[in-house]
Amino acid sequence: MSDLTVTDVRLTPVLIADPPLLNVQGVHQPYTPRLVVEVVTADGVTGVGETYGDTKYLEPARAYAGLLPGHSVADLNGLAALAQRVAVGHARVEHAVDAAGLRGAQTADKVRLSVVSAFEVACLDALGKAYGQPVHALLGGKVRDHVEYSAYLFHRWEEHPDGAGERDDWGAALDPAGIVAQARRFVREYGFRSFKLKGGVFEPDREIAAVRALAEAFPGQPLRLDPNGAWTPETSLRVARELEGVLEYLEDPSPGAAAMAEVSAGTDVPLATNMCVTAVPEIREAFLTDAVQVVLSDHHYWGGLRATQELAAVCHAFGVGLSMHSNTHMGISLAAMTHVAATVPHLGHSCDSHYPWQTEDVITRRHTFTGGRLTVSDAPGLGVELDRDALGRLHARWLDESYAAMRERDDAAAMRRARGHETWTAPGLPRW
Ligand SMILES: O=C([O-])C(=O)C[C@H](O)[C@@H](O)C(=O)[O-]
Ligand SMILES: [Mg+2]
Repeated sequence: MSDLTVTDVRLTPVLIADPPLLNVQGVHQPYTPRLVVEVVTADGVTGVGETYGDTKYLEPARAYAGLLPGHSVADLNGLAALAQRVAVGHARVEHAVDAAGLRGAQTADKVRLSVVSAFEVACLDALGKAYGQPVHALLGGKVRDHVEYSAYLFHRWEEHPDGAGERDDWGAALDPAGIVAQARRFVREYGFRSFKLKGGVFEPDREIAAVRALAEAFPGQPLRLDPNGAWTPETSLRVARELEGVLEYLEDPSPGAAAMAEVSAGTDVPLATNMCVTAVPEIREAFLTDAVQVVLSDHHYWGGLRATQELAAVCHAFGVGLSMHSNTHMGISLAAMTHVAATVPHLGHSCDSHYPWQTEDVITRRHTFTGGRLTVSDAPGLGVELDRDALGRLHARWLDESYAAMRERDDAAAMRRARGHETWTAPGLPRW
């Protein structure tokens, strides 16, 4: 029997390249902070996890890391309780809206759950390696061998202002033709069979036109539009009328459960969310008012993979569909997402992933999408291996003072750095 006691915890904040992808808040900055968590057991088994790297997560993660030694990686139920002993800088979170993720009002508990999520994944990875079992087996076993993902389309600039960051060859996409061209490349290179367009960037008619152009280019294939709460219920209903029969679902057209319920009452287009159902206390109102028909789970929000399974069960009980949300992330999180998605029986929609936009990673072998799907790994743990050189390089960037402004993700600040947008502030929602 191996000794599963945690004897060491390593936290490594990194900055990873991110293209100039546009959203309602602004634009992705050239580099985004992520945090890599390693837990080491008495027997020398190391498990890895990944979460947000901004200071408001990093500080409680450091405190949490101090509490973990002596804890068994098998005591997964004890992880959330441990988090209650961690202080979260209230000034940083209460009533503030997350500058990047748009996950509704921030609370200390949401921050704690995002921290715990990485430690839970790291514990599961270590436990799986110690037992010789894949993470999906520890979660009860996979119900599918492949997990389907959708192409995550963004309006974007060709490059960051003043040539900052890493260049790529995707080119600009600022109109329907550009979005269709981007989608075609996603299909060519990854085989995706469904598409999500990040909206809330341009006035609604321009985004309706982009969705129509996608429908024409990819007849019968599932399409989603997500303006991150940029529209009033009235605008949302107009868009829903125009795109009825075209959209698989409309994601967070209006901000908050009450506005979503108002939209939902006036349309048959299913509404999805990763903004108004992001933590347990938010479920009741949204489900009882039929505000949403699909929840985008996200283990970084809910506190880990087992909490994601619990969310899936609640959604099933209420007849609410399940999909999966993603934010800028690396391969550790994609592995975790794939393991949990493999275990959820009622996953009726392909999952989101930003991963194709992320060219930098800390794992030795990047995940490859085939036919828009990832094969579920049966290797022990998550089935990924840390690339220590890459981790060191991306951490060195994080340490480098000339990148200090990137240590907090702030899409509005990134927008202000662009010519012509110097006075930009993230618009109040709804915007249109
Ligand atoms: O589905 C979503 O709402 C997201 O992925 C939120 C993200 O912050 C996305 O808007 C982004 O990264 O620009
Ligand atoms: Mg969304």
